[in-house]
Amino acid sequence: RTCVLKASQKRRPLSRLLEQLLRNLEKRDHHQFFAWPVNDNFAPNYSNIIKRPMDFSTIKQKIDENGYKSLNCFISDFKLMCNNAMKYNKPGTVYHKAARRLLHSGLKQLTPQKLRPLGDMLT
Ligand SMILES: COc1ccc(Br)cc1-c1nc(N)nc2[nH]cnc12
Repeated sequence: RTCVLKASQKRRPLSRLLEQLLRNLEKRDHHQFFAWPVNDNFAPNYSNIIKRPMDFSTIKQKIDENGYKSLNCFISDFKLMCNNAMKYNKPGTVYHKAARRLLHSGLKQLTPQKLRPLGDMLT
């Protein structure tokens, strides 16, 4: 009888790490502002102002497609997502404040100190 690994164990170590980090970041988005792409109907002229839109669902899809070659590429997309919101929305708005908070609290989870224990799993 062939031993069928659980789906999660078949995933590449990097994908498993990124999925775990993504879950950790998503739970900090209390208002779900970052769960889905920003829609121009909600945010007038968004696609003209923001050249590279990014959101958690797009990051998730990229993980599933092994689109991230490194942790740094994943972190860049997370920063891009937050910076887009701080570019399009004026300081003082709920979206600008949510993005700034998410960026800072999220990056604290992505420091070498926090990642080293997880990194050992990768080697
Ligand atoms: C998906 O975006 C939203 C969803 C629901 C609601 Br309410 C607002 C947004 C949203 N609105 C604006 N102006 N800027 C953003 N940056 C990231 N999210 C947003």
